[in-house]
Amino acid sequence: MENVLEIQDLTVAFDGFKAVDNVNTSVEKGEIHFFIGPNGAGKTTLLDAICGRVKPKSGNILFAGGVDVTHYSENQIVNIGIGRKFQVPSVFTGLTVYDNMELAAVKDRSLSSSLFHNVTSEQEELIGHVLNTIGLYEKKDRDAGSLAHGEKQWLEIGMLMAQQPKLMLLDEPVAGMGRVETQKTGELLKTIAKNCTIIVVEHDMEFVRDYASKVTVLHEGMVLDEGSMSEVQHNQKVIEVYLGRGGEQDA
Ligand SMILES: Nc1ncnc2c1ncn2[C@@H]1O[C@H](COP(=O)(O)OP(=O)(O)OP(=O)(O)O)[C@@H](O)[C@H]1O
Repeated sequence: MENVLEIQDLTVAFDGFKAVDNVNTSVEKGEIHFFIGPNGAGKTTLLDAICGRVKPKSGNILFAGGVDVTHYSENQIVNIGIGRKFQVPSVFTGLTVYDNMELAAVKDRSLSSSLFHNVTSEQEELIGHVLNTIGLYEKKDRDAGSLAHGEKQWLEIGMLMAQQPKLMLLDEPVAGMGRVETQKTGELLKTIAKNCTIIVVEHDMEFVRDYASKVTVLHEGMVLDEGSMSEVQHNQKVIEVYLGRGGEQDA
């Protein structure tokens, strides 16, 4: 299988403290690849390094067969096809669902130019398709602020989809969701994964079990284990540092 991302000898340090410590891993095209591990394991920092929010001390992050994104700015990384969703939804609550989608779909992302930019028929079609996929087509004229928590998360995922990335990074997408919403999110990720590889940081182990194609367990900035969920959950060290210590709960 083709790798969409290769992380090589990656170290990210804050004032000498290694939050990510010599990590090596790869992400295969079309996978839903989860990063799990206890609080402070370095999961979010790893996402931050992939999307250019922090610069590593050493190592490489090769995207789509060779581009080392550690030399790129955050904007350049978005433009080559890596989209990032943060833990807290950051939709524009004063705008309608449709306007949020329109802002995301228009490539020039400065607010004023996007708002006054007429979307092309192609973009309109894409927005309609994404709204259907995330289940919000019927609510397209509602203020995004009036949506339920789960719906806001789906809208934000939809806004990422509208940018048509090759790789999507999601930080705790089901935090605060009930079981039904969580399940719907999992099904949505499966649909998205047909065209776009997904990396997810998550503490909800039931969700990971149901939807992960591969899991990387991080601990103290290092890779502790890697494989399918059924493989890693039987690793004694993983049980000791995470799964057996309430890792099943949302942290
Ligand atoms: N900007 C920063 N400055 C200093 N230390 C940081 C910074 N960002 C993260 N850290 C530290 O790096 C370590 C890893 O943090 P990170 O947020 O990546 O962990 P995590 O695995 O995502 O944890 P959680 O599950 O709690 O979100 C922690 O000890 C954290 O305090």
